[in-house]
Amino acid sequence: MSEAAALERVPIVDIAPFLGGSEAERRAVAAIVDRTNRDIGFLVITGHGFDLDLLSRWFEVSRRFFEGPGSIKRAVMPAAPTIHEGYHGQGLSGLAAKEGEEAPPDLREYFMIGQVDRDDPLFKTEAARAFHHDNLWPSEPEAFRELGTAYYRAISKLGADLMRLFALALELPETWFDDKIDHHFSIVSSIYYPAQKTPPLPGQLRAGAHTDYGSLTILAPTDAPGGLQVRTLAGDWVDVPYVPGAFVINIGDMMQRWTNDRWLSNMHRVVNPPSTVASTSPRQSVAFFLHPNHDAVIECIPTCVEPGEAPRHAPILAGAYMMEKEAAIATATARK
Ligand SMILES: O=C(O)CCC(=O)C(=O)O
Ligand SMILES: [Fe+2]
Repeated sequence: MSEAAALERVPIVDIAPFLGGSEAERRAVAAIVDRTNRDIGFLVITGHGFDLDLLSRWFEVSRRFFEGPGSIKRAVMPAAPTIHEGYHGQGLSGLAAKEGEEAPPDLREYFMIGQVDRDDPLFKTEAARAFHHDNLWPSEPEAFRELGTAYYRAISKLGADLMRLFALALELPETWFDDKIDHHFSIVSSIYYPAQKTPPLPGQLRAGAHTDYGSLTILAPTDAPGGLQVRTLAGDWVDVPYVPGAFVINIGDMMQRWTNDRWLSNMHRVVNPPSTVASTSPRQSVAFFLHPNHDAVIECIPTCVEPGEAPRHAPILAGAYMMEKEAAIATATARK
């Protein structure tokens, strides 16, 4: 942890000076990002230049899908539980199972989209196939596929910009991550938290406490009761502020490992709405989980270890790391 007291809330950072400012302005944003990622692992970004009209249309078409016929949703369920692409109804076990906790099912459903541009031969190798499945698209609403595809492309671009900001924050050449994310296996997850007509079970949340796995997550939240909370280093749960038009950025386990634990992949959860409004308060969010190339080596970044010190973690391929994590959850879930 840094010498100063650790952050107790999630900061709001305008990244416009990074995207279009002078060298000094860009470095100033990078310094804030380094501090934030060390202390709390979450930040809210404004000034990102993302097409907010696209975001609101994607929210709208997603809502119509989730509130639409169950038969349409079931028709796009993945063929195996290990496949991300497609519709996931309320599961048997919550996200907190990732942390080895007893976890009643999270009160949510979601639709996942994998890489939409897979013409490059790099996506067609034997090894790549395990991480890239065909996307499944529902027969309605009509614009779902078009908007989901457009959202995936646009948010991937912002993800690449943020990886450059991260590189700068880690005193690396700005393009350091570029060739590690040029055939990434990222996922867009459009998430729907239904209104709660019956009270949750004891310990049941909209999303149980967990960390994300990838390098970074870009979350578009909505302003509905029952939202996102993050755990401070002091152990308190604090609300992630909702700022209209802003994204929430957090780092995942791979980035923590890449940075030799300099940055924190932090625990977060989505709480239930207050019981007085629960029966009329659905919530939506859209997450983009930036998973690097499946064959990117996640090994201690040279600027993250003191000369003469040994890195804390052995090198591992991003894809193998993800498989390990997912196998661990499958085992934890099967034990229940
Ligand atoms: O919906 C949210 O606000 C957060 C969701 C989340 O943390 C996740 O899906 O990993
Ligand atoms: Fe998460």
